[in-house]
Amino acid sequence: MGQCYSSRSSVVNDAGGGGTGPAVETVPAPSTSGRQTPAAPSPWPSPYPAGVNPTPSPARTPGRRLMRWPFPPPSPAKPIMALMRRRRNSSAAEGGGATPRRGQEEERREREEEGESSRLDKNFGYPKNFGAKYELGKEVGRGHFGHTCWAKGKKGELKGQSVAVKVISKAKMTSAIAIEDVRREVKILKALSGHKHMLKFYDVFEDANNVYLVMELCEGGELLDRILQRGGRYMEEDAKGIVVQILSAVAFCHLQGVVHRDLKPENFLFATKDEDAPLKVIDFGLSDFVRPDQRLNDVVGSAYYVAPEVLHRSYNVEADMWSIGVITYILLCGSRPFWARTESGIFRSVLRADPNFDDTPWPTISKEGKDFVKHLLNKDHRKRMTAAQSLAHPWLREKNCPIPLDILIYKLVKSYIRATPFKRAALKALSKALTENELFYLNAQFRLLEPKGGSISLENFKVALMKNATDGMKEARVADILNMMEPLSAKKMDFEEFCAAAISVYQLEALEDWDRIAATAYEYFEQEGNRVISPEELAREMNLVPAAYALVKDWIRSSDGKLNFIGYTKFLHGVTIRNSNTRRQ
Ligand SMILES: Nc1ncnc2c1ncn2[C@@H]1O[C@H](COP(=O)(O)OP(=O)(O)OP(=O)(O)O)[C@@H](O)[C@H]1O
Ligand SMILES: [Ca+2]
Ligand SMILES: [Ca+2]
Repeated sequence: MGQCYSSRSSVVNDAGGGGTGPAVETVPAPSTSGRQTPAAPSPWPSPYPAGVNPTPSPARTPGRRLMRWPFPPPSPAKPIMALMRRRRNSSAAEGGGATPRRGQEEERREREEEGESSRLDKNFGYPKNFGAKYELGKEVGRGHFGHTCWAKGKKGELKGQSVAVKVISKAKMTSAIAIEDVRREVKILKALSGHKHMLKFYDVFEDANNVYLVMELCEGGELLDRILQRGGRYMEEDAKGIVVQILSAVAFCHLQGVVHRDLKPENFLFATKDEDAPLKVIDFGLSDFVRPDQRLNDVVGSAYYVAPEVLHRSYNVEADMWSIGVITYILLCGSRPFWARTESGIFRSVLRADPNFDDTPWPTISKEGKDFVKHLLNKDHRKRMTAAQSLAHPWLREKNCPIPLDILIYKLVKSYIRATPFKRAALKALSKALTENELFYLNAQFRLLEPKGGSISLENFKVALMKNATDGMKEARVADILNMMEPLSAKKMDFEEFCAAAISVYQLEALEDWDRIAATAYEYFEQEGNRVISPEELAREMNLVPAAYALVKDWIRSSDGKLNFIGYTKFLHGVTIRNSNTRRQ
């Protein structure tokens, strides 16, 4: 048991259909040993440790050989972490093209892994009677970690019903981390099941060889295939319909404290073959639970879609928003925003390059569409839109998709209620300068908190969160944030104050009309809020050490001792001066 019938004998190199233009990539077919060919030399300094010589990942989604791929082929869901680990382990044997030595090294490691693998406890405690309940049929898809088959329920509620079964081979679980990943994938699928854009989760089983995840069958194929069928890209109006669904799914995950970490067109499936079939997010194999204030550091994902802060090993759910930016860019123009022949080249591009918004078809794409993508592909994760904010963006506004509760609001309000009165005054002035666009989102969030008599209190934040809670949220300890919001229990907040509390200065700075917003805000601040302040006091307010007094002195007007315009914007933003001792510990 455990093997479903495959119409394909091997994994196909999806570069086989070729590409056009100079960006054509020749991807090596994956070998069973996983050995890689050396990368082409690059003029850029590598983001990897010395000796690390990355190559593009072998593509592996079958059946794409016949398609003409108008842009370079997609990256597989190769976990970057595994790649880096492999390279790090073999780096001693690398350099100067010492391929044979590297081969021996890899073989030795594989033997070690096999030894380690046999010592691992691969007993998950799942029921063992898969065969009694389901009949396995043909393969419908394949990935790195398993293959997915069609199956039919033999008894119970699912008798006669078609389902999908992801069969994950225990032989591929060569480390305790890999085993934990499968456990987590099951937990997440279970916890998030039920949302319109999530797969329904039915059952999980295991036997000596495999774990079997039984879930809703999606018969409409991958988003990637539909992009290809449409000649490489979507028309702008159709793209909106796709992006709205992606955002709805991802906003739900993020509110539950789940970061997907592998969002790409291969990981979205259409429920049926209909043109307007609902889209579902799949493959939580690299996903994790994350608290709102936590930073994750494991480097996983797919190269073309990975966010810069993931490569810097410090990230949260904003990393998924970057990937949605990449997907939207591809949907709209049919090219990848960050491309190179080698994986290290892709990473360098992700870290440094600005995507092209000038070439065809960008001139024909609406200003709002471009603005939307640019706000997701901001390299500073603090400036990126959240999923809920993206749904409120003018590009998607007419789609009338309900705006979901945004955990960012909780983070920002928590900081606001703990800020000094002077900082709160500065934020209040800023909130008065907001445009209709920003207010639209804030209004939606305020309504979700169900104000009574026009104001909200801690209770409103609690109730709204609990209303949306699944087991995922418990696991990610999302509600812990409410403890930090305790000062709000004795306080009421009206919409005006909520706006001051729930705005992110970083995000506003990313707006095209930030200069105007800041200038207007300063005028309000001058009328109400600006006061005489000494450099010492300002430095304290900004959490800076005495050595920074000289720096902040220039931000105070000599004429009346109040903040000047630059001082106001610096005060709002906070100061991050790297490699200096200006911040208090
Ligand atoms: N519920 C489903 N219904 C239909 N097909 C599915 C379903 N789940 C997965 N598939 C197919 O199987 C493929 C592999 O599934 P999945 O991405 O979960 O596996 P994986 O081994 O984690 O892949 P990867 O290499 O991308 O990490 C999908 O790309 C899709 O084509
Ligand atoms: Ca996948
Ligand atoms: Ca996966």
